[in-house]
Amino acid sequence: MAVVSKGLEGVVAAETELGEVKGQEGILYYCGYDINELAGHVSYEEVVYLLFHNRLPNRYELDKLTTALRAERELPQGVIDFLTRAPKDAKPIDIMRTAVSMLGCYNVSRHDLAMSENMATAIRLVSQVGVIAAYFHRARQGLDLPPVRKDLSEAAHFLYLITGEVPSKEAEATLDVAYVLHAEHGFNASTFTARVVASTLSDMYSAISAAIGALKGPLHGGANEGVIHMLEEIGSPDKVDAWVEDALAQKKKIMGIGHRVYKVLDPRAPHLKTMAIKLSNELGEAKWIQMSERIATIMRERKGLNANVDFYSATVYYSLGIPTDLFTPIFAISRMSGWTAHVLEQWKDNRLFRPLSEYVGKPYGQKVLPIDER
Ligand SMILES: CC(=O)SCCNC(=O)CCNC(=O)[C@H](O)C(C)(C)COP(=O)(O)OP(=O)(O)OC[C@H]1O[C@@H](n2cnc3c(N)ncnc32)[C@H](O)[C@@H]1OP(=O)(O)O
Ligand SMILES: O=C([O-])CC(=O)C(=O)O
Repeated sequence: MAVVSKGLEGVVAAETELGEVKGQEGILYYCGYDINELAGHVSYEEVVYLLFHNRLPNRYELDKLTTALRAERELPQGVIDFLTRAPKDAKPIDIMRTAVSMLGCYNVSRHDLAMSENMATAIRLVSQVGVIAAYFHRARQGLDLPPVRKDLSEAAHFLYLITGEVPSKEAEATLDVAYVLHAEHGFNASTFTARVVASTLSDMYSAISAAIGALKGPLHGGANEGVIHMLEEIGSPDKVDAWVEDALAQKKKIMGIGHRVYKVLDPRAPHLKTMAIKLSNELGEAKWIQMSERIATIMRERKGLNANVDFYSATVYYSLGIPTDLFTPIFAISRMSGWTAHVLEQWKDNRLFRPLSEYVGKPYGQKVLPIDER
């Protein structure tokens, strides 16, 4: 019998220069930089550069990347038509997955193009994915689609498109830090999905559409939406203990808690928690953070499990006034930089991913009976 690693736990599937998740210590590095060194100190655009070039940019390089990102914001008319005609009750993450796939019909992407051309595709994806989510959000409300602007950062531009107003510096900075924190995380399920697709020498749009599909699941990026649904269902801080007890008795998963790799606190969670506390107090809605804190304490004490990145990001986005079904799309907007960087890395030194499985089905040698005798 072969040794089966269910869920590929503990399996090292390839090398990467991008992210390193130190699960026992609770440390996360992007290209050698501790996440605590990056969060609040560099912009999301600087992180995009870091992931694409394996070093932080100087001012000239950053300006060049920023200009390139802003120049690519306009979507093909066919994609805009799709966003305006799509069912208004569709999930934004499904719309995003479909629209990214459509982008692949307007642009050529191939593994064997020059690195600069594939990087241009990656930049286009990073630039356009936020516009896709925001335009659909406006279209489903029957609102106009304002032309894209070139004078706003990635974070500010997304907030501008969904609200129609240039955000405050504080809102922009909050979302920017959230983008920095979500950009990269090693061989998580969605990134691994992207790399598996890329390893067949398929194109970048196919790899990224598949990654979005993987991120959507509630065990992965979909958990941030699950956190708000849970908090809304609980309703008030005095009901947390009984609700969690009941959920655990029913063997339900508590959203935003636990992690395959981190055995201690996810290092991204304290940054999001600090922002969540500040924003929810400012809003006069401290109950969300009070409920979250109590859930985290119970889960730590009862199960030895800690909050992950999705736990407090939910309250951050909620406090920014962002609708719950845009939370996972926001994760995708940020992770687009990590996904595309991984596709580029995969193509630099490709080998097809093809693990084995242990056959546990019917005995070999089954005979085919004529259909009327089965
Ligand atoms: C960005 C991200 O993707 S971060 C993760 C986001 N996902 C979530 O927040 C969803 C909730 N969390 C989970 O489902 C899990 O912790 C995962 C999927 C993240 C990690 O899962 P795994 O490492 O595969 O752990 P697994 O699901 O096998 O759980 C191991 C044990 O811990 C328990 N457990 C793990 N997470 C939780 C949780 N959130 N709530 C309750 N119990 C949990 C399981 O019930 C199981 O208990 P058992 O051994 O008594 O059956
Ligand atoms: O690494 C994982 O398994 C999930 C995660 O935290 C992420 O993708 O950010």
